[in-house]
Amino acid sequence: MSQENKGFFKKFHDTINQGIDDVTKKNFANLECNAKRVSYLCSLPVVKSYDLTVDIEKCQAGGEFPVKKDLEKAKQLKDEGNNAVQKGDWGKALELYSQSMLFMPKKETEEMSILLANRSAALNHLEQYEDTLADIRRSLALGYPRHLRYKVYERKARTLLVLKRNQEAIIAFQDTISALDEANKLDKEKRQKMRTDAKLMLEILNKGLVMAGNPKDPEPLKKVPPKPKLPGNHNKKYPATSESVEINQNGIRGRFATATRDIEAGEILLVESPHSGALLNEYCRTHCHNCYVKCPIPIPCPTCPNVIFCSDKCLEVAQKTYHAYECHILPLLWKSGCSITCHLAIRMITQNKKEYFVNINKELETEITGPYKTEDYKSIYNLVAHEDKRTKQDFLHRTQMAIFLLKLLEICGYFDGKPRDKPIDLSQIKSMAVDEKYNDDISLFGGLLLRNLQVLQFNAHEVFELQCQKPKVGKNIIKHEGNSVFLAGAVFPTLALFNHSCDPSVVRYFCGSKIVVRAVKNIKKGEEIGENYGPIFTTVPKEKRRADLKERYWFECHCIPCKQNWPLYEEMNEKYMRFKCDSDRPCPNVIAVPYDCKDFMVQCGFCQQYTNVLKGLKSLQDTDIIYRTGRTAMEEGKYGEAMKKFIEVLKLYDATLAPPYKSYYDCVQDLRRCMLAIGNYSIV
Ligand SMILES: C[S@@+](CC[C@H](N)C(=O)[O-])C[C@H]1O[C@@H](n2cnc3c(N)ncnc32)[C@H](O)[C@@H]1O
Repeated sequence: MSQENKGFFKKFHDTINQGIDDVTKKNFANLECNAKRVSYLCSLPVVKSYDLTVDIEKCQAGGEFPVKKDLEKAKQLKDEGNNAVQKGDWGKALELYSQSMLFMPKKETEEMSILLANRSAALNHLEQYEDTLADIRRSLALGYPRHLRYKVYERKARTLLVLKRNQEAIIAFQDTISALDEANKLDKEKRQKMRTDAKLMLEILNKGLVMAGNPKDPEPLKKVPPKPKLPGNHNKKYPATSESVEINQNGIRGRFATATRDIEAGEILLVESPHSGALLNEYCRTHCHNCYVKCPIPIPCPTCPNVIFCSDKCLEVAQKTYHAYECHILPLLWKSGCSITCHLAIRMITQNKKEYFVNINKELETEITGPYKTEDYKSIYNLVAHEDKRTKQDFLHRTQMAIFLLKLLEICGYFDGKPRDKPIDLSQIKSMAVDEKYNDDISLFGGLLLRNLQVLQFNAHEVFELQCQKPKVGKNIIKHEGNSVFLAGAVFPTLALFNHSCDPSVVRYFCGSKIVVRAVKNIKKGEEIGENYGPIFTTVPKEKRRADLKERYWFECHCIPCKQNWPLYEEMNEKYMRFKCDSDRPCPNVIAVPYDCKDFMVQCGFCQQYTNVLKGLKSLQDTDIIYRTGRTAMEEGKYGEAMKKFIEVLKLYDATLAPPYKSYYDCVQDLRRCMLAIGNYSIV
């Protein structure tokens, strides 16, 4: 998640590194807490004299992320949209009107209302009726010109008719007739014709309703994203998980998740909203800034030209919290070249008011006694940060990032509790160091930002979307063949307590911004529930896996495949079957039985008891057919059906055989693909 080599942050970083001598470095290395590290660096002449205005000026010069709305550009895009309408290209018109809205200045309410009305016409032609109504509602709320209102009321009435909401349609036709009185620019004849048509419609509708006994309108269709649910009860201390999961702890591995009972493949184990998340800037014009879903009908931020939302609700959440502060600093943050981790680190602050942190600061390091809440900053603050293993260079680098983020907090008005309502004014900003009048804030928020950066290094997750090509006409959507695309970074406090395994027992996918974790294997009571941080034993050799994990997450992996040297998928031996020892005493041994073995009973070399191989083989004889039925269902896009078959196969396998073997991992892999396919995906 790092890209600090691009943008001006690199210049700041180099300036500081070259500008501090060995004594200063030593003094810095001796500091024992994050707050002191940031305050100290902030007070150095090299930071105070770093002129940020040059960098800001470059950002304001335009380019990919403009700093303000642009009426000219908005009008030009609107004209292009109107041209697309002339050509009957309603899809293009929709796109162009949406782009135009992004650049329309907030004060141009009438222009915006016209754009919304125009977009509603495009949506109506594209048969997106609920969205048509939503844009008409927004257009009227913004004061769509009175002399034109007959148009949107009539469109509304006809849209409602398609949706069979006749009672509402009657009101809309009545509104059309009233609005025609104000349509002073409309040709007299046309006006008369529209009035007659609307009256006729009213007559027909009223008669129809009386004959049908005045039925109620159907409920509006709501676009609700699928709501994943935990089955049964949830864990009382960790409500994001099911009660089949508990969090344990030991001195070497820290906290990790285990099963409180036998868990079946397919069970949902965790559903969690992010404590914080931040969208990558390359998706700022295509995906919702708040929940990361794709937005074909965007609602732009009213004050900046860079972000869009999927709904009024997402816009409201963002505007009332983090985006109020971030609105005018986003171009600076994005053009700095800082990684998504930096954006997340500042988002963890901007989403709450200053008072929230001032109030909880003293108790941040005390134990969490009640339920572990996703929105509670304390649960994030206490995630693994490996502060004791950090080098002074690491601290210095991250402290520089914290200083830049701290400066952004000052610029956006966070310390004064007054969100900036205009683009950045250069005359107010000089140095990279925050003004000394904010010394208390430098210490508090500098310390928190530095902690956030450390925590996120080990605990952030990538939010991804599965993208698949539009299916050819007449073909099924084969969603499981999509590409996984990294959209955003996010931190999920409960999921962050799961340790890594090179043979993970879960798969994770997204429903909007919510993460869902599901068992992809049968897990025995007391067994660890392993997440995967990247390398998987079937595809990555042990030495490489361990080296990657050490470098990226700072631990030695001792999962079973690492400890027992399990082979890569390609190297799994297909001449033997790995029978579980069937002894009446529990025995952990695995007996390798050749496929051509003629014996009915084989002796375990560990407990000396005999295992009935024939009985085992009999129980497995249908697995091939069941697996193939599952594969066919999967290819046809019937994921629920396919999953049932794969789960059945895994049950049969687990009763007799012990992994690793190829057919087991084929089945796990297919189950995983089905789960991903029913999660978050979009068609490109
Ligand atoms: C996302 S956290 C996982 C939860 C963490 N154990 C805790 O106590 O909060 C990642 C950190 O957990 C530890 N960890 C994760 N998987 C591990 C494993 N398989 N063996 C040992 N430590 C592991 C490492 O310290 C790693 O940096």
